[in-house]
Amino acid sequence: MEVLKINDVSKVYEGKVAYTALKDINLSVDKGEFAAIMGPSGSGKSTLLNVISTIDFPTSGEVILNGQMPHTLEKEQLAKFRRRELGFVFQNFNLLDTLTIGENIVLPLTLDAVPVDKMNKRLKEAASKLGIEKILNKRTYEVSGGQAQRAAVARAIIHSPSLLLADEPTGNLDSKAASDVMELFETINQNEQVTTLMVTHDAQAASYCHRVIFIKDGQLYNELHRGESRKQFYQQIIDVLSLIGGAAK
Ligand SMILES: Nc1ncnc2c1ncn2[C@@H]1O[C@H](COP(=O)(O)OP(=O)(O)OP(=O)(O)O)[C@@H](O)[C@H]1O
Repeated sequence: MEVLKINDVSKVYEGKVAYTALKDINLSVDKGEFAAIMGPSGSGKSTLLNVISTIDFPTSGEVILNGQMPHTLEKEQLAKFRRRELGFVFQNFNLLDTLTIGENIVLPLTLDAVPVDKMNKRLKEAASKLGIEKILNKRTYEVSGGQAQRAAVARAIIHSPSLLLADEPTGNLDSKAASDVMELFETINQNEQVTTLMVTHDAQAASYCHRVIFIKDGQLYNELHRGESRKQFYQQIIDVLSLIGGAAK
């Protein structure tokens, strides 16, 4: 079953000179898939992620997410759709310093006015999945980097989103921390069947995915599917990047 379907999506940035950032993109992501989008700088990755996350609108074409077309919704409905159907993990994890870890994690539920007892139940479940039950009352500056990452992932999945989106989740991390985060995504994807789509420059990070979609100059270039070996997949990713000029790591 498809969670995300993109039909002929193009995005033109209007300006003194109009710029076509995405051209006729067709893409679908199945339920439970773990996929990455890669491509050289300026190839349109962020534009595509912004269109999928409904932060931006396509100039033409359709985005169908969990059977709905979010870009056709009114502003309030769209905000609700985004809160309910999508989870986000950002490069710097974006936890709020004024809240405890627990308060950060339940934020998507708070915004959606979920009753407190239900919220606490969900918090317990998410915290136990990610092994962070003991730090829920701590502040963000009292926990380790790894714990903060786990909290950010817990927040992104607490409302069981249809699609988890991650933007350069390993961008600011050293290679050990980066593999920890990717293992976390892998576990969440396997155990909870959370459909995950991330944008990354990092071939090591991408090698944890089932599929890597490459874009170049706003168009789909090709895609790779992972076989048995992650090492081999990593090498295949590096090979494509060296052809199209993505920053290899
Ligand atoms: N708001 C905007 N107005 C005009 N042009 C834009 C705008 N945003 C992005 N672009 C252009 O669209 C192209 C694609 O940008 P995008 O940010 O999607 O690339 P990217 O693949 O995410 O790059 P990077 O890896 O460097 O983050 C670039 O050439 C960029 O200059």
